[in-house]
Amino acid sequence: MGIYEELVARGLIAQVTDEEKIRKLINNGEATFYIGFDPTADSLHVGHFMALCLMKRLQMAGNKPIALIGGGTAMVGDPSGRSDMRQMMTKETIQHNCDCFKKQMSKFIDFSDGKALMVNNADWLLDLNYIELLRDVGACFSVNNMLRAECYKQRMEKGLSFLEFNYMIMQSYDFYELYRKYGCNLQFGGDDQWSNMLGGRELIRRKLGLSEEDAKAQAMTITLLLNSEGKKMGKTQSGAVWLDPNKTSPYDFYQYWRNVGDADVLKCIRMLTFLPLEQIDEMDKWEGSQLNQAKEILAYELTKLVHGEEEASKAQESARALFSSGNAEDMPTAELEDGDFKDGAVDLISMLVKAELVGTRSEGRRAIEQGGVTLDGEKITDIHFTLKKEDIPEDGLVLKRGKKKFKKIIAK
Ligand SMILES: N[C@@H](Cc1ccc(O)cc1)C(=O)O
Repeated sequence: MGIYEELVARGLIAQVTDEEKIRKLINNGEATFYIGFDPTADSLHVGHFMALCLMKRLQMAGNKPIALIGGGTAMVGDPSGRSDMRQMMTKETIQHNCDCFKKQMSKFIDFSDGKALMVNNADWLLDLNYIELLRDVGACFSVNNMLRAECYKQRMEKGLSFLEFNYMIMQSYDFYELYRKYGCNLQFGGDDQWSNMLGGRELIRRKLGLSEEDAKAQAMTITLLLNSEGKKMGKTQSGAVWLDPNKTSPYDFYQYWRNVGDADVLKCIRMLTFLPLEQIDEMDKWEGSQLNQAKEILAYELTKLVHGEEEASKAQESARALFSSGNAEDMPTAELEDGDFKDGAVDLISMLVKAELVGTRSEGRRAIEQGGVTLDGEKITDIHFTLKKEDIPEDGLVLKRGKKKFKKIIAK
């Protein structure tokens, strides 16, 4: 089985430009491929992680990766698939985020000895001259086609600024630049990037004066990771699941995956881990309590990839300790009564006091601010966090303070 077939079997590929050409390229290790990451935050998240894993898989099959950091494109902001305009970021923020991305990426991908390249499109985009660019590449784009692009669909009614409309041109220019500089012949990215990637492929084709059949640059998109309810995975009530351990602790990261739904666990293992497919096919037959074992494998494997083996084992031990005490009959319980709810909701500090995990409200506030409080494995740092009565499941929620103190919270 070649790497292309493996990617298909793992359910990773959404769309491709020319299947036969891409199959040949990547199975023979002949691709120099790139993926771009706009530095929109100070940490990578689970979506980026999927892309980095794909980069690694292709690298392991002998292809050459280029990781592009979008220090230039982040100045514009990608409108693809978004319903509103992003807030414009300052140059300082973009620079800071670029530095964070670079550090994190080097942990996943081996950039030593030219095995992979890291580039920043600020190095060429920021120097472009408007009139020259218009003459050079502007003539290759049809506004009529651009307006029909899938990625702007959501914006045709709400409005699309001229700033954002230019994003596709910038990303297309990147592909052209990397093609010229490094012979980059394949771009991949999330499925929402399809139009931007086709823009680049078309630009290269036109600049080289080739027919559609002879196009040199290919594009391929990765399947979005959706749960069985069709919702994007990698998000919690309090936001994204980050790869930076200071933003999402290894324990919380572990718990996120330990708690995926029964219907999603095998799909996640297939798409996200490097376990061999034969082993995963075996697990496909698992059911009942074996699914919990599968969830542990998923959580452990991913935590190991992101935070290392030691952190993964630690997270697994803490989770097991909590789980076994959670299962035992003698799990300490705190019952909330009607009087504890104001307008149908209870605040986190009151819960901590009621559960006797803290002595006073101010101790509760401090514990939350210091990041020591979790609710069902999810860290909560907002002292104003409240929970509606109907959101407390019948079998309760585990409220935890620090490593060792916890209680099951039940609503009467
Ligand atoms: N537009 C991509 C990032 C990107 C930036 C520049 C590129 O050349 C390619 C991709 C995203 O938002 O995810």
